[in-house]
Amino acid sequence: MNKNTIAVIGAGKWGQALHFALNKKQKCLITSRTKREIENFVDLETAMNCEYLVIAIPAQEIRAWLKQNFKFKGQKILVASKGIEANTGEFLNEIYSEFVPEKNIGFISGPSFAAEVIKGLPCALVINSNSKKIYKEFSVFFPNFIKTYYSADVIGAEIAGAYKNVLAIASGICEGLNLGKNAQASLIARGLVEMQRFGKHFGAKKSSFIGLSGAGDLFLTANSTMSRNFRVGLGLAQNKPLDVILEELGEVAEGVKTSVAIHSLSEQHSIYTPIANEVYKVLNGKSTQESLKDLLKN
Ligand SMILES: NC(=O)C1=CN([C@@H]2O[C@H](COP(=O)(O)OP(=O)(O)OC[C@H]3O[C@@H](n4cnc5c(N)ncnc54)[C@H](O)[C@@H]3O)[C@@H](O)[C@H]2O)C=CC1
Ligand SMILES: O=C(CO)COP(=O)(O)O
Repeated sequence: MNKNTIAVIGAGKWGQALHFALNKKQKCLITSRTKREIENFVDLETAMNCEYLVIAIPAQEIRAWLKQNFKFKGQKILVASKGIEANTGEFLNEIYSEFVPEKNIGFISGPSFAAEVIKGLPCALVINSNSKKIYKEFSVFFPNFIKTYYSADVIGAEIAGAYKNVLAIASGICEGLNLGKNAQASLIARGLVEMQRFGKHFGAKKSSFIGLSGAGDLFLTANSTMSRNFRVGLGLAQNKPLDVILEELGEVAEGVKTSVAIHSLSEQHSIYTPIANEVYKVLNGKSTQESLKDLLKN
C-alpha cells in the first residue's frame, strides 16, 4: 500500500467532482470501469494501493463491487454514496462492515450538487465516522472551498442522505402538479419529521436531521431541478413511464431504489412513513392525484 496517497473510485458526476476538489491540495488519482480522459486517471489496481479511498459508486452496486474487487490491506475508506440497498434493506455501513473494519471507514454527507463542487463553489459537508481519526485524516485533503465537520452519527447521516432522495422525488411531483409553494413547504417539513422518525428507530440522533446531512441536503435536493431525484418526480407528475424517465435522465437517481428499501423496512418495523410510501406506490403505478388525496387524508 502506498502511504499518504488518495484515489477516487467511480468517475460519475460525484466521483469527478470529488476528484476535482481533492486534487487541489495534493495529487488525487481516479479510476472507473471504463477508461476516461481525466487527469491522474489510473487502473483499478493502482487506485486500490492508495492508503485513502473515496468510493463514489451507486448504492445498489456496492455489495457486488466490493465482492468482486475489494481486498482490505489497511486502506481508509470514505463512502460518498447515498442510498439503502433495495433487495435487503441493509444500510451501506452494514454492507461495508463485511469488508472494512469500523475504525477505517467514514461516510460523507451534506448538501453537495456535483455540478457546483466541480466549479469550486463553497459548501459545508460532514464526515461521519466512529473514528475521529478518520475525520481528521480525510479532512486535510479537502480544499479551502469545502468546510468539513465531524459527526459520529453514521446511521443518522446515512439515513438522512438516502431518505432525502425519496423526498426529493415527492417534491418534484408536487412541483410538476403545480400544487404551490405552501404544499411544497408542508411536504418538505413533514418529510423532515418523517425521516427523523425513521432514523430514530435505527438509533440515529435528532441533531443529524436538523443539520447539514438532513435539513441541509433535503432543502437543497427537494427545491431544485439540479437534483436527478427531483427531476424523476417532475416526470412522474407528467405521467411519463418510469423507464422513460430514467432513460432520459441517464444518471443514477438513488431515491427510486431507496423507496423500495424504506417501504419494506417501515412495514417490517411498523414505522409510520406516509410520504415515502406514496412515492413507492407512485413509482409502482399509482396515480399522483390518488396519492395526493391519500396524503391529505387524516
Ligand atoms: N451527483 C451528485 O451531486 C451527488 C451524488 N451523490 C451520490 O454519489 C453516488 C454516485 O452518484 P453520481 O456519481 O452522481 O452518479 P452517476 O450516475 O453520475 O455515476 C455513477 C458512476 O458509478 C459507476 N458505476 C455504476 N455501476 C458500477 C459498478 N457496478 N461498478 C463500478 N462502478 C459502477 C458508473 O460507471 C458511473 O461512473 C450516488 O449514490 C449519489 O447519490 C452524493 C452527493 C452528490
Ligand atoms: O445528493 C445530492 C446533493 O447533495 C445530489 O442529489 P441528486 O442525486 O438528486 O441529484
